[in-house]
Amino acid sequence: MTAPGWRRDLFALPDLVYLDGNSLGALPRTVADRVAAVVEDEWGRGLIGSWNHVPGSSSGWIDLVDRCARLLAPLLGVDAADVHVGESTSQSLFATTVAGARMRPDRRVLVVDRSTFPTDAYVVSSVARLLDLEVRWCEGPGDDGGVAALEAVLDDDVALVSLTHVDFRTGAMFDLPAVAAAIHQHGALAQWDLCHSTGAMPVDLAAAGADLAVGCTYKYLNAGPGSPAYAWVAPHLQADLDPPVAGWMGHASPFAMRLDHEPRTGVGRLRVGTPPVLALSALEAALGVFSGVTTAELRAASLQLTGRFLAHVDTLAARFPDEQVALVTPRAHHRRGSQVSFRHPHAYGLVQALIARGVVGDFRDPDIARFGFAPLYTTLDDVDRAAAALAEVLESRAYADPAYAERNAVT
Ligand SMILES: Cc1ncc(COP(=O)(O)O)c(C=O)c1O
Ligand SMILES: Nc1c(O)cccc1C(=O)C[C@H](N)C(=O)O
Repeated sequence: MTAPGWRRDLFALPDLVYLDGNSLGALPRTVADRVAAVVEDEWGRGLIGSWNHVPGSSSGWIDLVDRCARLLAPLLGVDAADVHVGESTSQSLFATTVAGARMRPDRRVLVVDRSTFPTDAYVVSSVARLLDLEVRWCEGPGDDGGVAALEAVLDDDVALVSLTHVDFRTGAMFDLPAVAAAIHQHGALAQWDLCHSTGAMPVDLAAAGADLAVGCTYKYLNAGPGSPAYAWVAPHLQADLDPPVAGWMGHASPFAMRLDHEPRTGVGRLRVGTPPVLALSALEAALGVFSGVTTAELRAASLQLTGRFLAHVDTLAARFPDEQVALVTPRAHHRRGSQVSFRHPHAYGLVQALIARGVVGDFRDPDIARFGFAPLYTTLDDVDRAAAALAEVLESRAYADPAYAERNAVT
């Protein structure tokens, strides 16, 4: 079995225990030089020619979207031709939600989970307002992976169900294929937000019967703050793909400069404007750390890490019963993503006290301490060091120190 953190040497990590890759992934060592080369050589010296080909390469910036799609596809269990890369997660989700709703014009309901990341709820609600549809809420994954939660809300008026695969607060995970099957039984489409999944586990979208998916690349894919998101549309749906915005890069012939819009075929219809070359270049470089890695290896390492930390949390909850440490992450392997979260009455101060001790997790309202485990660069020693620091913070009640308790961090 691959040891967790087996590719740590490919990352530029400071000397600390970094358990926040579920918010922002660590820096792969190749990214800085790649971005510098894009700026100095490709832009500075290649200038406009770099759109067609960069010095010493047979391809140019115009091919970046396809090159990044080819690197992402294996991590998604899909064909690269069905992947678009370039907008933010929220913008991608807006486009796929509108397009998905338009694929079921006779249906009036969009379903979203109460455990979703807020931007997903805002996006789905904005699409409902735009298309005069109804938003219906479903509960989160639960013990059965979410089938009962979906069955409670599905009917023949549901056009699209948009779910966040792994709960950003608790790490609870929907059973993607089982939930997709339940959604299809009612003739609706299954859309997934994979921000807390891809890069830490298999998602196998094609085999799982998903219809649409989006995800960010700045978490477990380590492409940097604000890096471009990806969107995926199942091949059998692409002929009916009608996104809300038709831009020139989504035109079959962008440089024909015609006023009539002839959309590209397939997922290329999701392209809108000029691709973010610097960010896509960083993404392409960052994805190099996954070369030769299988998603099964990622998952095995992730489960070792989260399982080890879960055991530590259980031990500390028993050792300090008055601290009211309450695990919120499912213990069952098939029910959890690559994070461990627990409640504590002073969770914000506890996280700040841990950061002061070189262990970086984060806090999420109302009272959750959250720790993300990136399989490629987090080690079991990191887990043990984090547990030792947590024990010290609980024993000393350092979380109550006004220096930690006052809420001033925003992320
Ligand atoms: C599940 C999920 N979806 C979406 C987002 C954010 O979307 P965007 O990249 O558009 O800010 C996040 C976190 O930022 C997230 O955790
Ligand atoms: N996207 C973020 C941002 O722009 C700033 C700070 C944090 C983030 C995050 O990724 C938050 C993250 N999605 C979460 O699960 O809380």
